[in-house]
Amino acid sequence: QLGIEYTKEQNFSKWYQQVITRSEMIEYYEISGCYILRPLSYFIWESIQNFLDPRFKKNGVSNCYFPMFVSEAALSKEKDHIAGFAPEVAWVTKSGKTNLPEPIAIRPTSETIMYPSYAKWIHSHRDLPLCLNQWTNVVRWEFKHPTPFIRTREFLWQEGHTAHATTEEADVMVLSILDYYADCYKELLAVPVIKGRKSEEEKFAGANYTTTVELYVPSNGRGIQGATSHQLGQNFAKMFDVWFEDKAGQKQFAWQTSWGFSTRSIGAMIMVHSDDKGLVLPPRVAQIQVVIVPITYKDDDSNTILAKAEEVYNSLKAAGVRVFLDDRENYNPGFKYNHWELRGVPIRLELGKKDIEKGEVRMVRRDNGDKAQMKQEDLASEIPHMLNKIHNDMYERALKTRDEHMKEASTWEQFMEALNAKNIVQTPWCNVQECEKKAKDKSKEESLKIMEQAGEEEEVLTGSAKTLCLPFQPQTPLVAGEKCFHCGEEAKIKALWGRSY
Ligand SMILES: O=C1CCCN[C@@H]1CCCn1cnc2ccccc2c1=O
Repeated sequence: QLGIEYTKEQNFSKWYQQVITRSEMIEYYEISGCYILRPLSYFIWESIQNFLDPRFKKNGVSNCYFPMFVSEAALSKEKDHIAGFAPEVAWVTKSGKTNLPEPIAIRPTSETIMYPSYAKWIHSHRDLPLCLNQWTNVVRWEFKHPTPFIRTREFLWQEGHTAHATTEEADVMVLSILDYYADCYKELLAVPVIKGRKSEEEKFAGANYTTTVELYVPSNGRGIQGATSHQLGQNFAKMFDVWFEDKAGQKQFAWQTSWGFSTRSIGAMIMVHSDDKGLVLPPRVAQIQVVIVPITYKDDDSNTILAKAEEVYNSLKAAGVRVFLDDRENYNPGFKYNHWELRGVPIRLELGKKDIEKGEVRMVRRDNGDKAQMKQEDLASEIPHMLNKIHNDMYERALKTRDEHMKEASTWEQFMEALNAKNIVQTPWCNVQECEKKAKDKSKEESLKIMEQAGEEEEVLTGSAKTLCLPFQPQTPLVAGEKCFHCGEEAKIKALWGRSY
């Protein structure tokens, strides 16, 4: 029973690896970049599915399942979006000892798998909107250093793909899905996000525009893309001949969207909330929300204590709380405290002789360590409220930390200073793609210099800064006449920049 041997502050990547393995969320696997999702983390994925799926359905989306294989011809139909991704595509070339006549790709995403059928199914405006989603795994053979949940060669996600008669309808769909994603992070994972649009440089090449929810990781000051929702315009419709006859009998290309939310969200949630004692789970995704630890010693009357513990267990279970009674005899209370703290259980209830005599239990919060004596008869009503309070406090703390590390800069010097102090930075920006490319390169050079001087032992993932998004609600609005922080041209918009995963 080993605790966490690294601190989040001193060695973030080793700390993260130990938290996810010693809490029994992840097991390592023989194929690099692939990991086993054990029950504790799979429960979180199921909670995310149970949050998002009803919302998709309420929005007129139906679930379906398309094959995971796609021919080279179909995959390269959308040439320019594939171009950048081609090295990541995994191919099946043999069955047994026999070579396949044609190599078959394993889906990295399903546009090219689904849209030939969209073309077959859509002929009239009456066939629209067509709104399908699938909960699947996808494979992308990444070469960058893998990180469980965050960057893996196989991951779970949902991918929604809709077709509409008008661009306005597609816009509404894109933003309603983005709101579900933001709600999921806030209401389920207690993680604050920034909603915005991706720059031309960062958006999905096949889209007219990409919207995103961006998160902040305090430990290394990096941004993480939390989920994306794309307005594809008619780009894929023209490629895959997805057209319909409109009310006037005119042939029109459909307006499409696609959107995805993946198991990366679980890694981001761990990075934001967990601490040096291990996992800290937001109550709504904790498989065990309350653990009861009876404190019995040889001499005293442990039967009374265990009987009372059973009562508390039953009253919480009846109140719909996910509760566990740890009545293992072969471990002492202290061992059990560490065991459940490591696994992120939001509330521990300690039940000793004195507590019984006073009709109380000792309640201990995992997120902030607060302790309180509670009346046993109040538990069934108080604990659900306490779980909600824990959720809200976790969210507020993460929001405060994020806002403390979201700075503004109007010059390159201010920008780099803020960036190197583990901040994300909002700036007036010219919104020119070339300018972003140059700022990316320049920030990389400057951080390489710093790294050489500092001799960082922590491998810096990439030193370059890029736009995380163009926030829908920037911290402060653009002031007329403001100049781009990097190139000095007329600023057109506020951009949020950061180093990222
Ligand atoms: O984000 C989403 C949301 C879900 C549906 N797909 C879109 C766009 C995926 C962009 N993408 C991302 N990696 C890839 C990797 C290999 C081949 C193709 C791709 C690729 O098209």
